Amino acid sequence: MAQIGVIMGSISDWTTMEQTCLVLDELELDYEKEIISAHRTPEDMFKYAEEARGKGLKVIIAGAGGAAHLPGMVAAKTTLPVIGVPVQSKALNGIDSLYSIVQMPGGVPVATVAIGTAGAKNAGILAAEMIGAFDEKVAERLQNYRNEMKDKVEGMRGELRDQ
Ligand SMILES: Nc1c(C(=O)O)ncn1[C@@H]1O[C@H](COP(=O)(O)O)[C@@H](O)[C@H]1O
Repeated sequence: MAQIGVIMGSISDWTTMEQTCLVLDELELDYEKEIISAHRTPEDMFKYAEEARGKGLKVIIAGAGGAAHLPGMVAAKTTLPVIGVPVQSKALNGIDSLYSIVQMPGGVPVATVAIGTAGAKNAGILAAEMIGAFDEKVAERLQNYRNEMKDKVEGMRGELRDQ
């Protein structure tokens, strides 16, 4: 059963949000993915947020670009933690997305990651860490993920020495 909901405002966000899904796959976490827009499908957005906890989700990751109201509006309708991913927009390079997501009023937080693919990847890891706080098996997989990163840096050091 899905513990994480990955939603995005448009199919054009998928190249970014795919990074979230790839890391969730790597960490063997169950998730569902859907396109939902606060602007274009407001009723669906409210329904999704209202039903999220009841269907077993523990965290929602919401990616959107431009006037990125989706993460904040979902956060307004659920007490599940919401992680916002600012998608890099064409006109303003994602600064608009970042500011729209991060500047929430007090009382309704959205945990905001960096703009673009690195942020999307971190959103997946952050969601895993939230679940891993209560699930030792997930925490163990996260530790292995960290160890693999460390090994990669060791490899880079060797590579640099050979230059
Ligand atoms: N920011 C939002 C919301 C929302 O916040 O509800 N719905 C769609 N969008 C964003 O519009 C951008 C352009 O969308 P299109 O490529 O479909 O025109 C996307 O980055 C999407 O996340």
